[in-house]
Amino acid sequence: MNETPAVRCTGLVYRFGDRTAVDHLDLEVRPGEVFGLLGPNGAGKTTAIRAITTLLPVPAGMAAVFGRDCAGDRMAVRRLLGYVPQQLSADGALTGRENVALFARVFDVPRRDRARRVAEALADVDLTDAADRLAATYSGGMVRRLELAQALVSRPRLLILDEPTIGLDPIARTNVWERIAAVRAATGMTVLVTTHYMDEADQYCDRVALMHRGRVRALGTPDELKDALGGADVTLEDVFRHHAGGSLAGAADTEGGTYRDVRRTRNTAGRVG
Ligand SMILES: Nc1ncnc2c1ncn2[C@@H]1O[C@H](COP(=O)(O)OP(=O)(O)OP(=O)(O)O)[C@@H](O)[C@H]1O
Repeated sequence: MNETPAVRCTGLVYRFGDRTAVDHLDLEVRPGEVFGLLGPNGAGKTTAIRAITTLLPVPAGMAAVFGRDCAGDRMAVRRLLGYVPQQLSADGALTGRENVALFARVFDVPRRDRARRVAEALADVDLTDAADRLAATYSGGMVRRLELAQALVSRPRLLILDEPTIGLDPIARTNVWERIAAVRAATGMTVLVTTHYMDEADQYCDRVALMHRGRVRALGTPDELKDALGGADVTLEDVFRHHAGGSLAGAADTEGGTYRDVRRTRNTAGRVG
């Protein structure tokens, strides 16, 4: 394929002191695909994503978005991106519409288009009826969809979502994924998503990378990865266990996870749940 990749990382390294969070990561996300970055707490997913979004520097190796260098051409990269972080990014004291309008201003949506684009983004995530209520009154699933609208209002070519369904009940999770799928089908945008939930990755991602200790251990479509392991009833979790040498649930205890990882995950789940 000769198309410029939506994301390309080559030999990306990021260290926090003596802890290597991202360890010579090579990764390529194709234009238009939904790409899942999977792995346990502490695998390095968020750190890699923060380098791609230009929120962290790229001290070693290379990261690029649609051919724009994440270190050298940060503003150009930011203009191509929508980002939904793990941490809460909506303000409970504002209405849904005000929250999205704020992002429209920050991301330079032309003034004359703003009201329409805000309304469209809210409609895209099924929040039209609740648009003029304070976000503080929203359920966890609605907050997540509002954050999605905030990221979509600038019409990004690449949408990056860090654990978009953490702390949500199954119905709210399905709603979030269905909204993402619908926007992607309508616009052709590329989606890069991190998740711990293998079942969601299996269902909604075109390709996945299993990340463990800062590196990609396996890459392919969910079916390719399961088929490669052989046997009926193989799940993505089995694939992960095979490549990472431990279960997803146990990996945070025995591998890279730390108190900080757990605290952050729970804080996030508590706020949006
Ligand atoms: N600000 C920081 N200071 C120190 N260490 C950090 C910091 N951020 C991440 N780390 C460490 O880097 C490693 C990778 O963390 P990262 O958050 O990228 O993993 P993750 O796969 O996104 O995990 P999670 O699923 O919890 O989001 C972990 O060992 C973590 O403890």
